[in-house]
Amino acid sequence: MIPSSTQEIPKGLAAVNRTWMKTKICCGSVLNEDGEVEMDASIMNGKDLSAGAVSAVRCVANPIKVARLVMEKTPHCFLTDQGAAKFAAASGIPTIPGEQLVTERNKKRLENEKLQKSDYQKNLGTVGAVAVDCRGNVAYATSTGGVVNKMLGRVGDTPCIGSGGYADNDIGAVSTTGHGESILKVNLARLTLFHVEQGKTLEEAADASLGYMKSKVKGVGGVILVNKAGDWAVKWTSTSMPWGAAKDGKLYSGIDLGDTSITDLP
Ligand SMILES: NC(=O)C[C@H](N)C(=O)O
Repeated sequence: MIPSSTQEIPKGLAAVNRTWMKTKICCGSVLNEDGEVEMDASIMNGKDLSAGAVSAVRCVANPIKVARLVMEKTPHCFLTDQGAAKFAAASGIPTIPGEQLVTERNKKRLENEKLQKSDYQKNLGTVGAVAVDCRGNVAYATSTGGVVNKMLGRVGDTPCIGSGGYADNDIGAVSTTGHGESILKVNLARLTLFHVEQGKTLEEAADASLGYMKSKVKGVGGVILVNKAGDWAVKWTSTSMPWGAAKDGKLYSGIDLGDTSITDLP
């Protein structure tokens, strides 16, 4: 399942845009106050709670790959900035020029944000996934450039296990998107799973945790979640959230409330 608040993805994505996904490399991230890309990512395996995360990563195409290597190849859970960069290079992850991640569209968004002409909810850019395999193992991965015009060195929720996502085979897996500072304050991913542990359905749990975040800190966002039985839910309180889900030969997708479309998987 894939949620994304990235505006790089054209409307109609998930189901309809598998072609787009095949043909267009979705590249770039939102820019920080210096016009540069700094990315955060995290990943977790619900089988044994192994987890890996990176923050303030520059000059790599896919920070989630570095997060996965942190999980698989180090005794740690979280590397940041220069340490993450050194580890990525030593692990064979190619370094690319930072400018390659800067798109015209994101330059414009930064310009607008600096002029205070932008819509906050359109200034986010995150991709997340949750999955369950045939043995009931669940996992999540979340990756982001954060928020437009963020301070240099700002770390959001995405790389923080329990906020940007969580996975535990006994409960389920969650990936989150939205206002990072709000998500951090309520540990949105783990909070959602707490509600599942208390007996709520996935949808009820998502509503409860997103509702709590809105009422406590006025934060908006979205969550996608699965459990080991293969049930899934997608919920958001932001204006829209492009998402897609594949199950039993069907592809479900949507962006705005109430616009779910269902097609056959090839
Ligand atoms: N689009 C997003 O989800 C942004 C991310 N949660 C952050 O604040 O860094």
